[in-house]
Amino acid sequence: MTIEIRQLTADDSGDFVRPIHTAFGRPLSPEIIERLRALPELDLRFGAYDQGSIVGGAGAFTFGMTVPGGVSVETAGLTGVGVLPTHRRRGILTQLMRSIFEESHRRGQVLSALFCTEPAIYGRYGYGMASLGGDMELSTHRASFADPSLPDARVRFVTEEEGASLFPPIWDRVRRVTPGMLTRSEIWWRSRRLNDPDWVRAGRSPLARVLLELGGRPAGYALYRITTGTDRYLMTGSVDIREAIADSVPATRALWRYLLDLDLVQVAHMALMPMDHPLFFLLTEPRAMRLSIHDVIFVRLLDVPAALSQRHYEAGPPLVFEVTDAFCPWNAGRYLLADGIAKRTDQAPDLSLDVTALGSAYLGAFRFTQLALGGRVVEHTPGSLRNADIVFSADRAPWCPEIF
Ligand SMILES: CC(=O)SCCNC(=O)CCNC(=O)[C@H](O)C(C)(C)COP(=O)(O)OP(=O)(O)OC[C@H]1O[C@@H](n2cnc3c(N)ncnc32)[C@H](O)[C@@H]1OP(=O)(O)O
Repeated sequence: MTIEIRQLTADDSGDFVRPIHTAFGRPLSPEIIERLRALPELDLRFGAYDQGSIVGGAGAFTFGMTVPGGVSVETAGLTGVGVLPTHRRRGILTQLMRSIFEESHRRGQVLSALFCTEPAIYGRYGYGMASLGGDMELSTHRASFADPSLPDARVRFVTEEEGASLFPPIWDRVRRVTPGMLTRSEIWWRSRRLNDPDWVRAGRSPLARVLLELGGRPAGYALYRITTGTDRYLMTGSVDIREAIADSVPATRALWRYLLDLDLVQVAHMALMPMDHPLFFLLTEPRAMRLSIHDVIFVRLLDVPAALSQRHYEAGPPLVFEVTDAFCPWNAGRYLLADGIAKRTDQAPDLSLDVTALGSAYLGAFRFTQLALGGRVVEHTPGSLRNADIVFSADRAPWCPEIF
């Protein structure tokens, strides 16, 4: 069997998504193909062909991802990975990953990130678990706030059109200070967040779009769906909060009070909440969130010194890292991190680790001490684990609120 790997264009979007849609058992409609074709972020697509027929696909969105310190680093967001069950375990994904990394590296992208179906797939390609998140199931009867006073806020429903102009500036204010958050084009906003055609709604309730204003200024927004239900005439509705973003502490309190006070709702669901979400301290009973924690985003440094040199570090002594990288051998070697810049060096290493562990530390979610406890980092110079923890610490937990 000879497999041909081809770089595809937007016009090949139908081919590109066929393998992943087959894996998920999802029908592929002309609307889905057109939506993918039009997304400017989706600018890298590869297909694997057997005798002219598509049997595998993988691509990448180009995003800016905020890293600690607030720089937005150009990132290849891996997506659409699928190989038909008729062709699995013959190395097709590995060929596709090589093509994607070579092209991303050629374009000067220093990071790649992904959400995955199964984490076991991606370690071999150098991705490390880079954030944790929680899925909430909060009984709104238990959602009292420690401080019940509320700012004088106004919440109003807005149209899709208004949302497209009012929500992105709020998102951008929060994105700039939150590691893991991604840039969005106008088309992304419209086709992936704000619109609500029947085929996206898929039998669920309509999407509510609300704007929160403080002192007449847009300060927060939420996207949610309500599901009502009854059990022997008792109302058992729920709210599924798709996105709730606010740009200050008062705006956060007011937005969450609104969402948790909705009538006919007993339970509030939200996925992918960051580990430092303000609700932990807004609520009198944080355990009522009944958060189930899981790995969220995975990060791969495509260019180790360039990626390391783009994030911010706290003050600390210089550190030498010895990095292994079986899949992208151009990264392997020793790096001196000093004054926020990483350069190749011959000095003896303070710490040794694989590029996957560096991906886990990069956004600040995991400390080197924790990685060492899990056997992912070796300390050669006593005290260097602790120094690395201090130097890599970040103010905010990484948060990527949307699966791509
Ligand atoms: C970012 C995203 O898009 S996430 C979506 C990922 N896609 C899916 O989960 C869809 C369903 N699965 C598939 O389509 C395929 O099974 C894929 C894409 C996961 C793997 O494709 P394949 O062509 O079979 O992978 P390939 O043959 O290149 O495997 C390479 C290695 O990964 C291993 N591997 C592949 N899939 C898995 C898996 N699901 N779990 C664990 N290991 C795996 C293989 O055993 C092989 O290991 P080896 O190098 O030690 O021999």
